[in-house]
Amino acid sequence: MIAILGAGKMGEALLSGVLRAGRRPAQLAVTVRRADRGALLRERYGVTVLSNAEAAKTADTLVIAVKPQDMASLLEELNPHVPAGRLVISMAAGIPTAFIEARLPDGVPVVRVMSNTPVHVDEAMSVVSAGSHADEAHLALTEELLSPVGKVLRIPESLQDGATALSGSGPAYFYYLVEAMVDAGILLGMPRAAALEMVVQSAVGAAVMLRDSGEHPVLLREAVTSPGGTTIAAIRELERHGVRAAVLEAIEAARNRGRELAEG
Ligand SMILES: NC(=O)C1=CN([C@@H]2O[C@H](COP(=O)(O)OP(=O)(O)OC[C@H]3O[C@@H](n4cnc5c(N)ncnc54)[C@H](O)[C@@H]3O)[C@@H](O)[C@H]2O)C=CC1
Ligand SMILES: O=C(O)[C@@H]1CCC=N1
Repeated sequence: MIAILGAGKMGEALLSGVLRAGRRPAQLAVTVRRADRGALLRERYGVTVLSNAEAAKTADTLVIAVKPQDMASLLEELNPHVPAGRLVISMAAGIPTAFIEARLPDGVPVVRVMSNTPVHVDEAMSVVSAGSHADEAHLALTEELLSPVGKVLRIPESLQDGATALSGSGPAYFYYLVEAMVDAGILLGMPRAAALEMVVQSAVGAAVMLRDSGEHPVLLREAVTSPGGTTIAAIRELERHGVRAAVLEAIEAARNRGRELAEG
């Protein structure tokens, strides 16, 4: 049995993804802080709602999906109940595997994962790293769990905070750009709904070309940018306003914030 501890936004998204992928509700359990949340998940997905202690005792795999700030207290609660042989998968930003290992019985294998919200549409990017007691089999089990909801990549744990900044938060940056582009459409006098449709379909088209054409993004952008044309006029303004430098600094700031999260 797989138990998702702290089934909030990410936990529920993963739960619904693994059910879509064909796992039976009887193989899944969740833990929650509020009873009404548990009732909703039970009704919506037919899964079992357990206490954290019950989940630790009965599930083979514990997927921890609480906020980083709630990690220490959850691990303290789990510690007396986690028998040897349980696999612990953490989805929390910024929490090193060593933080988890230090708060659980000796030798418990821990795999750290950073996924993102496109789990909802089976297009997640999940990156995984093994802690000091996790081996190939534990990584393979984690990949088996996550691959139905998107791509999975193994990375060294030293890159996890960077991946959190890049792909964990990544969808937010694209939504932010979409918002700004829709505002530009409003500025140019377009109805909001039409502007949104134009921008979203441009984003979808660009994303599919990025994924499927095999072309480098620079070549794809060059193909849009006609000599003396409209696109280069826009690019000049983006460069003048330092958008590329802002992106570099923003993502570095997200990485640095990730490093602070384990401090509480
Ligand atoms: N939202 C996002 O885009 C992403 C979030 N993450 C990570 O996923 C984790 C969860 O994030 P969200 O789902 O956004 O947060 P959330 O707040 O929606 O979900 C966390 C859930 O854990 C529950 N909880 C807290 N302490 C608990 C306890 N002791 N026992 C049982 N349940 C408990 C809360 O009631 C809440 O429902 C975080 O660690 C975050 O860093 C990772 C990638 C993307
Ligand atoms: O903002 C956050 O802390 C989480 C981690 C990655 C995406 N959302």
